[in-house]
Amino acid sequence: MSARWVPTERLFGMKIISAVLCALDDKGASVTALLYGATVISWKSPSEGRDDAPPKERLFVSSKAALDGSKPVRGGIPVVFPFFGPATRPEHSKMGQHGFARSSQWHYVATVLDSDAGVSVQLGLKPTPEIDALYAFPWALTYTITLAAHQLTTDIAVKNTSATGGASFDFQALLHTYIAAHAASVSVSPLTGLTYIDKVAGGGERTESRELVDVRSFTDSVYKGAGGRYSVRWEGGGVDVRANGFGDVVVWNPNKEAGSKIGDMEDGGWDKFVCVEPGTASYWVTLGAGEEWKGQQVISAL
Ligand SMILES: O=P(O)(O)OC[C@H]1O[C@@H](O)[C@H](O)[C@@H](O)[C@@H]1O
Repeated sequence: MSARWVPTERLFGMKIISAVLCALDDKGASVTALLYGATVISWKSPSEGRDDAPPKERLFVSSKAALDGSKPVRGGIPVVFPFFGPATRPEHSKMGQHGFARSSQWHYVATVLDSDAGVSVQLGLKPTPEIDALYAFPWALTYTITLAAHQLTTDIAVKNTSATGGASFDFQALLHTYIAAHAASVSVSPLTGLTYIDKVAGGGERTESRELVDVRSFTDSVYKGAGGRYSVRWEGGGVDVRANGFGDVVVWNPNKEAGSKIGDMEDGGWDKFVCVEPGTASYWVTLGAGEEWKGQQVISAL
């Protein structure tokens, strides 16, 4: 068990900015997160009940992803805040898609757990003059990354830091998790019966009739009122995802159709992942003065 810094080391053959590495040395599990965007860029874990087998990388990161803080990472777990997708409200109009959290430099707060059961580190982000120029609200973010033998948990807390009587604000938050998977055989369930926004078809709403949702064609679906427990399976592997506090889940895979137009997506990268993204994507959370909101994702390696 340990949490340690890996400043400007080379990972994936690329020079990265400050990162924090947590490892459960005796179990072979590890997680690496950049301070840039608080982006988890690697999670290695043995399969449950297979501790004798070597740990596997569970997240996809494009070999063309920038890991030097010049742009959001194409892969891992980018943190989306204060809005999902392109800006639709005037107060977000100065920011790029998915907001500033994934492209800001966070700071290390504390190691809140370091035991045989797991390692947990907390990162924080607060307003800076640069962010204030884009988004002037009294917000603060805390992101907690917890590694256990077969599990990765990421918790996001959004706080309204204004005193009683101060301003409230609306936000959306989402964990844009790129699960390393054999996309051609991926299924995500249970989503049957849920209403989803089909962004590929222009944003109309549909009802999901499939028991197992695949991503064999370009998929960009926002499932509303999702249950918070998802089985993600593919030939030879799978993960279980539990989400708390997030009322939606987005399933995204650009396929060749859209993936080949993404500059930092490696060729064929779309065959290697499925994004399952717990979030508040179709609705806004309003946070009054002094209030706090929390969202959590727990991913178990099978
Ligand atoms: O290219 P970005 O900004 O990282 O976004 C990737 C995708 O993120 C998904 O969450 C969205 O639903 C998609 O519409 C979007 O294309």
